[in-house]
Amino acid sequence: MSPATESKRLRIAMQKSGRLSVDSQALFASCGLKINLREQRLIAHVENMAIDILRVRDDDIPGLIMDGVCDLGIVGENVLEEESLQRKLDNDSADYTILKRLDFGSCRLSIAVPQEESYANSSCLEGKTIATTYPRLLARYLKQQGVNARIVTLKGSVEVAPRAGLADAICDLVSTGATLDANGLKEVEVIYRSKAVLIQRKNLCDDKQLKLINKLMPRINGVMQANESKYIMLHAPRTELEQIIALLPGAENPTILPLAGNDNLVAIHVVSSESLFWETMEQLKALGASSILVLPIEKMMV
Ligand SMILES: Nc1ncnc2c1ncn2[C@@H]1O[C@H](COP(=O)(O)OP(=O)(O)OP(=O)(O)O)[C@@H](O)[C@H]1O
Ligand SMILES: O=P(O)(O)OC[C@H]1O[C@H](OP(=O)(O)OP(=O)(O)O)[C@H](O)[C@@H]1O
Ligand SMILES: [Mg+2]
Repeated sequence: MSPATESKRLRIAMQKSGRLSVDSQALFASCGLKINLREQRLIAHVENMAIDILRVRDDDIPGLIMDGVCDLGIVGENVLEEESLQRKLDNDSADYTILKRLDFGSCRLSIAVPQEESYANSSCLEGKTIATTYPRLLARYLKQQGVNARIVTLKGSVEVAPRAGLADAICDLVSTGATLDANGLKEVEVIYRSKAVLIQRKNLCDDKQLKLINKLMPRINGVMQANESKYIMLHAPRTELEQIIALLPGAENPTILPLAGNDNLVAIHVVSSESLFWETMEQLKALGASSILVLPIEKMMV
């Protein structure tokens, strides 16, 4: 294949290994991409589409998009925003378009202090030293709050900084809070909420590549919609139909089918925008519903 043809392949950057890699890979697979992934390979060919997947450190993804090296990328908003702020300070290009906010990589960037410390509000951080991997996001927050604090930038293991005497507080990513707990810290301020996002480089104008993106986007939307939806089936007494339908989330147009050999019951099928809570299932049962099934949906195109 000539280099010119090769350059038309769409280049997508994803995290090689870490919190976003499994979900990113699963999303591509659900969208029908057959990726030839071999553990050590940094560039993986998609067999059935003109796409190459670049597997890199997540920190490098915003830069690869902003410099036009890759066309699409999946990265946490926290890393994206930090890189944007840094590049704006350095007068470097920081252009990109967010195509989709994804349904994974949900976390928050928070300030935490030792558990035994009393903390009332952000003014308690005045004059303190705060360790973080996100100095620009932290500096922006401190400026907004009118707080003067010293920022120490660490690449990792931020949570040990207070115990190691490196800092009074930290600013790091939190999801369940287990890591903070394990390190004797408590979350006191949430400064940024993040999810994984699909981003595109600016000025992408190759026709084939744009067509490919236009093909991928409905698939991504379909996968995400399917993840959020459930297919609900149940049998219901005809006499209680109205009440039962009212209990089903998002059941404006349910399918109602007769049951062979039973005039008292009907089958209800509905695609619901959310799952059914156990409490709702118990209420349905109390109204005479039976054979209640809640099924996952793999793909959707509406
Ligand atoms: N506990 C968490 N729960 C959910 N998402 C998270 C969590 N921690 C981080 N993330 C999201 O996943 C991204 C990648 O996190 P990860 O810890 O894998 O990064 P990393 O150690 O910097 O990896 P890399 O080796 O690629 O640089 C984060 O930037 C954030 O957007
Ligand atoms: O609130 P929690 O659920 O405990 O999650 C928070 C931790 O998760 C991330 O690290 P990760 O486990 O990805 O490891 P890393 O520090 O090596 O990136 C993040 O940097 C925190 O340390
Ligand atoms: Mg990283």
